[in-house]
Amino acid sequence: MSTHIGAEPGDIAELVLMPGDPLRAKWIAETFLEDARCYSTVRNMFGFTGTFEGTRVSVQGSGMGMPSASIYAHELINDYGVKALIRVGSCGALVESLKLRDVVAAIGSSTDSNMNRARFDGLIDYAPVADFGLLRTAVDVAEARGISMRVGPILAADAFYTDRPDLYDRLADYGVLAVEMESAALYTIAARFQARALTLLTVSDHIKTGERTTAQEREQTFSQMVEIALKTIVS
Ligand SMILES: O=P(O)(O)O[C@H]1O[C@H](CO)[C@@H](O)[C@H]1O
Ligand SMILES: O=c1cc[nH]c(=O)[nH]1
Repeated sequence: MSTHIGAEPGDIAELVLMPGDPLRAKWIAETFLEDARCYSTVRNMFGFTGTFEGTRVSVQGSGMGMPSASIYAHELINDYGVKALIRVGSCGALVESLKLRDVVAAIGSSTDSNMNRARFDGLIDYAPVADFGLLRTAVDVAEARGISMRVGPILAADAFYTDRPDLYDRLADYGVLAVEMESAALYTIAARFQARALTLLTVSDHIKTGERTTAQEREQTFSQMVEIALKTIVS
């Protein structure tokens, strides 16, 4: 096993879906994968491997925030040979044109995290971006299924509860669609270790209107996003 994942070599597929919520990982495995088997319960951060349309796929919870997601992305790639990761998360909409339950594909991720500033000695504002091939496939898959998916930049924030909502408005002025808490780290680590990564999100709450989904919905719905992610990662 690696430090935080209780799997043997070969237990984890090269293709991984990565929700923050470990119970969403369980729901995805039980709902969408054939012959799903749980390979790790360490810290209750569940991981499962099964097949989707005949291809081995794993689903691994990553926890909330970039320090946690970084650990899982790093170990999946470096200790288990994972080649492609699609985050399937929830997000808060920053723009009025997005509605609750809309699906978003993150082309790039701004962040207020200090992790990349430390990585580049504070000298470079590194721009974490999605893998172009995965993004292009996801767009094609969504179109073929008649699912409207917004593609654009997002914010990966360290804090869920912000003291600076004015900055969300300013980011929206610059085209930033939504806020979540992991994508910048996922894109950076995938780039660093030559893996492919994409972040797909479902709008779980709306920063402008105050509308929100329930915890149960965030765990067990969002099927359209998961279907796009699975079809994309096996293509
Ligand atoms: O639903 P998940 O994938 O956890 O994603 C979002 O939800 C959590 C906050 O509620 C953060 O992890 C954020 O990125
Ligand atoms: O990080 C997140 C996730 C969902 N909704 C938010 O407002 N922020």
